[in-house]
Amino acid sequence: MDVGFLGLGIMGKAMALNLLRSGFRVTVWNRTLSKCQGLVELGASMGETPAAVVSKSKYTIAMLADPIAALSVVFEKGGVLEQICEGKGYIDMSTVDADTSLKINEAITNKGGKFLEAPVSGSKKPAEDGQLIILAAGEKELYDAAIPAFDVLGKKSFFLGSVGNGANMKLVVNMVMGSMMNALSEGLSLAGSSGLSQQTFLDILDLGAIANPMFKLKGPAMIQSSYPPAFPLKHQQKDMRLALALGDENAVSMPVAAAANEAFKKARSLGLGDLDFSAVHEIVKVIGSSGEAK
Ligand SMILES: NC(=O)C1=CN([C@@H]2O[C@H](COP(=O)(O)OP(=O)(O)OC[C@H]3O[C@@H](n4cnc5c(N)ncnc54)[C@H](OP(=O)(O)O)[C@@H]3O)[C@@H](O)[C@H]2O)C=CC1
Ligand SMILES: O=CC(=O)O
Repeated sequence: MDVGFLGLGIMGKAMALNLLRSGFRVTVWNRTLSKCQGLVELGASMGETPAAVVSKSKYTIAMLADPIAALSVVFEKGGVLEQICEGKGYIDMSTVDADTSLKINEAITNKGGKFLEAPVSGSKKPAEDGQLIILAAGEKELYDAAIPAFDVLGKKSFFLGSVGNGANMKLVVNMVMGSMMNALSEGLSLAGSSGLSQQTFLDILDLGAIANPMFKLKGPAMIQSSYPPAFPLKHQQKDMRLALALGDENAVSMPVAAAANEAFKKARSLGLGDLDFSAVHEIVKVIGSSGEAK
């Protein structure tokens, strides 16, 4: 099957590679075109623009940074809209808000194409291992057609109904994740400041009711102040911002998420946006010691 892939960042590169390895004929595009080279060497074709990719592909998948990127790849010169038409599908797997997704849906369907939003839960390693959780919504026919690709990319896919539900579900999930990361950071800092072993604290967490893969994976690296980017902090802050906007719309009070968002914003302002989102720990450490990092 011919599949297009737009956006070869941390996630997109791993996902496009899995499709290629599984026998899909993949045409790739990335804003920084040089990043296509590695996949081209492994057998992918390259399109010079998103439109060129869509013209060659029955289905085109996008995995882009944020709403600005998702909109620009569709609407700008050389964008998806120039070539999308009846018989073609566009699947946006980026994490964006429902409004962004609805705008893209309207434009694609006005041209006769089919649209599916399909953000994913799971980070760099699940993307590499084809173990993502796919939160799809939109055109059911396109969802059914995309199942062979989703089976390569993920361990489970959900069809959540109309466009917007996938985006919103992803934001709710990541809002919880961002708050939990802040709680873990505070716990590590409090344990350390109280003279307790941070590793023993993690071991105890891991045996109890609040054990989870994220604490287990990120905790030991956080103790070492090591934050190689799997899920960039700037994207987690974007997700908190969009989730808080969803809370505003629905008059849902979310003081915990709002505080977490402030910590991620502070981390961004200190230049930590390209590190892993666990780098928010640096902020908690600073706050915890009255200005002096411990
Ligand atoms: N990393 C993770 O663990 C997860 C990420 N996500 C979500 O997936 C999406 C991608 O994440 P990730 O791969 O980590 O992000 P990266 O920052 O690694 O990659 C972002 C991609 O978006 C492209 N891009 C950025 N701005 C624009 C623009 N204005 N126009 C066109 N392309 C643009 C980048 O191109 P260029 O190379 O030229 O900069 C790059 O291909 C995000 O929405 C993120 O929230 C979801 C689940 C997990
Ligand atoms: O969006 C990030 C993730 O880990 O899921």
